[in-house]
Amino acid sequence: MKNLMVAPSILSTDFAHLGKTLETINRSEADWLHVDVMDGMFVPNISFGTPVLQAIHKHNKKPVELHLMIAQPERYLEVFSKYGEQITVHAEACLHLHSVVQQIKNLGCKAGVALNPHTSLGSLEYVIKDLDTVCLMAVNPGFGGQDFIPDTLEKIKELKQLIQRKDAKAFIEVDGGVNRNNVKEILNSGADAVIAGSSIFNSNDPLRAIQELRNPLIR
Ligand SMILES: O=C(CO)[C@@H](O)[C@H](O)COP(=O)(O)O
Repeated sequence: MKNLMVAPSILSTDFAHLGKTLETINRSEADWLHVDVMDGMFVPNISFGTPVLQAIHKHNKKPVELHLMIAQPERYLEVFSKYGEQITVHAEACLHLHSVVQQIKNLGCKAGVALNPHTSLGSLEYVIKDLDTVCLMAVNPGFGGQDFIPDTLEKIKELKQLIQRKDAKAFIEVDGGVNRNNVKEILNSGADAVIAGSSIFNSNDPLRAIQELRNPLIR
C-alpha cells in the first residue's frame, strides 16, 4: 500500500502558540502545511490575512499550500504568492477559473482547485490538465472539526477516472473530517493526500498522528 501525503491544517491550532506549533510541524513527517484563508463572504468564517501569513512564513520550514476560501481570489493572488508554493482557489469563487489558474502559474506557484461537497466534477473537465492538485472538500468549508461526508469516497474514484481519461497529472487531495478511522478508505478510493486539522492537533501526540495518517498500516 502506498503512503498518503499529509498536510496539517493550521486552522485547528492554538494561535496563541503558533510558533511552537510550527516547530512541531517542522519536525514532523508532514509533507506540507495547509493554510486556510477565509474572508467571511465565500465562507461564513474569517480566519486571518497577511500578518499571520508573514509570521508563518518566518517560522515554517515546510512547503505551504494557501487554500483561498475567498470570493474573487484573483484580487489577492500576487500578494499571497509570496507566502505559498501552491495556491488553491475554489471553482465556485472564480468566474473565470481557467484564467485564474493561469495567473497562479504565471506567478510561479503550483495551482490547485478546490470543490465544495455539492460541486460536480464537470467544472474541472477543461482545466484539469493545467492543475497540480484538485482538493475535494469532504466538509462544507469554513470550520474545522466537522464530520467527513461519505459521498466524498465516490467522488474521489470519479475524479481519479477523470484524471486518467484526460491524461492529467493532478494530485487528489481530500480536505475535512479526515481521521485515523477513515483514512484507509480515503487512500483506497484513490486519494494522494489528505488535509487534517483536529485529528492532528487535538491529539496528545501530533507527530504520531501525522505518522499514522501517512501510513495507516503502522498501527
Ligand atoms: O478547510 C477546512 C475547513 O473549512 C479544513 O482544512 C479544516 O481545517 C480541516 O479540519 P478538520 O476537518 O480536519 O478538523
